[in-house]
Amino acid sequence: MKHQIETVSAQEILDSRGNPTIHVTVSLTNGVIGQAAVPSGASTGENEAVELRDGDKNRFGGKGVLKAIAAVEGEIASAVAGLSALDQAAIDGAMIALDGTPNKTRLGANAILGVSMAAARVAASSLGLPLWSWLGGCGARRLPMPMMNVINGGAHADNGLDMQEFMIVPVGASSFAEAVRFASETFHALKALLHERGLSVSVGDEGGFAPRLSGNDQACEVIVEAIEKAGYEPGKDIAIALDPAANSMWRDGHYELRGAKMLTSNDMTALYGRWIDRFPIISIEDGLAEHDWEGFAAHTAALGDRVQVVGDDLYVTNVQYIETGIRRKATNAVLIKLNQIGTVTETIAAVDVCRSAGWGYVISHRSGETEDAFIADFAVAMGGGQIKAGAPSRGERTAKYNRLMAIERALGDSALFANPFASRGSGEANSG
Ligand SMILES: O=C(O)[C@@H](CO)OP(=O)(O)O
Ligand SMILES: [Mg+2]
Repeated sequence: MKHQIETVSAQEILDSRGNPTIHVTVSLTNGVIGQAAVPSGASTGENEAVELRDGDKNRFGGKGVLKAIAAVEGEIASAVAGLSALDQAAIDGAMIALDGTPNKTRLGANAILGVSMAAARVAASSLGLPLWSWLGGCGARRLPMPMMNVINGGAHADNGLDMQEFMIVPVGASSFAEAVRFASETFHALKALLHERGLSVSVGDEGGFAPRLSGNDQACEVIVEAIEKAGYEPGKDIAIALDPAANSMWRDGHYELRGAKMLTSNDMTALYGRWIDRFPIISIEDGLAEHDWEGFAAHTAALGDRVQVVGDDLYVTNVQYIETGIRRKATNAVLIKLNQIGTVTETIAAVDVCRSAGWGYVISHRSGETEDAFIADFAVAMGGGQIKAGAPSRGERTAKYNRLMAIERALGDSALFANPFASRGSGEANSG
């Protein structure tokens, strides 16, 4: 068999928060190698697949990943050796069976995902194909609309903002490269505005600014000003997307916002409704907490025609929860993160469920990232037309955007860049 896996090895590297994570190398008997690095979240959903950490306080404060590495080089390597790298489902299935737990707690989702991603890479290389083309087939040609996080709060910064992510979405751009330029110019205009106001331009975990604003709505206000200052029209050229990550505000059935404000889920939905009236918001992710299924159904009934309602912690990229969400009309879109579920095959299955329901899906980074741009290729391969990968600054985020620009260039005239929100009335559809 020409593409047969021979060895699997792993090493500890650092992620963008300075914490250890796992880097995996898979080599084939034909001498081809593939590598991948695994990201790590901070605001995690309760049902995410489990990251295996050593717990040895004398190394990296307990966060080392030597146990995960031992799992990769021991049990996992033996289980996948001899399999064809082209059979992703067999490789992932073998690891799931070997782990034997529902949440990959025994071997670690970080160990399993590292091998899964490296296997996809080595398969592509062995075939002489770019990763997006191997995973997406010859029909893959759509570049995703980026959601770029320019103001960080919540668990990603210590500036007191309740809400985690305030993102810009260059809906009026006619190509991915132009979208990056729109966003970069707006990012710098925002920096200048914050600086003029004596606010901090230091950044949070995803590279967005982390100013001490007096309220969450002020983040939207200053972003609108930055869009205008950069010479763009809010809503038409550049819109706003939010990830409040409301799990972090959830206390005993209520949402606690700064100033000891306790809101019900209906209050939260009403608050977002007022913001949608005031600001060009097109997408809200995790506007409510993961246990608030009833709240989500009401939230989507109230706002779902006006904005994309995305579930992240609610679904953790798990087909079982996404199917529940579809039945309960909890949202109308899903955030997709490979390490929430732990294999490439299961992530593709989650995307398939979204597709068959006619739901949107957004391929996403984690707040702790590496230079690995796997999700850039993955977003093109999945064809859903949306990615969120942080600010248009800092290497671990720009690695994804730069890779997407390279893919767009490689696709040449075949590249398609369309505004996924056009049917909701924001911006015009573009192609070319
Ligand atoms: O909530 C999120 O969507 C993510 C990524 O932006 O954050 P984290 O990786 O910390 O879960
Ligand atoms: Mg989120």
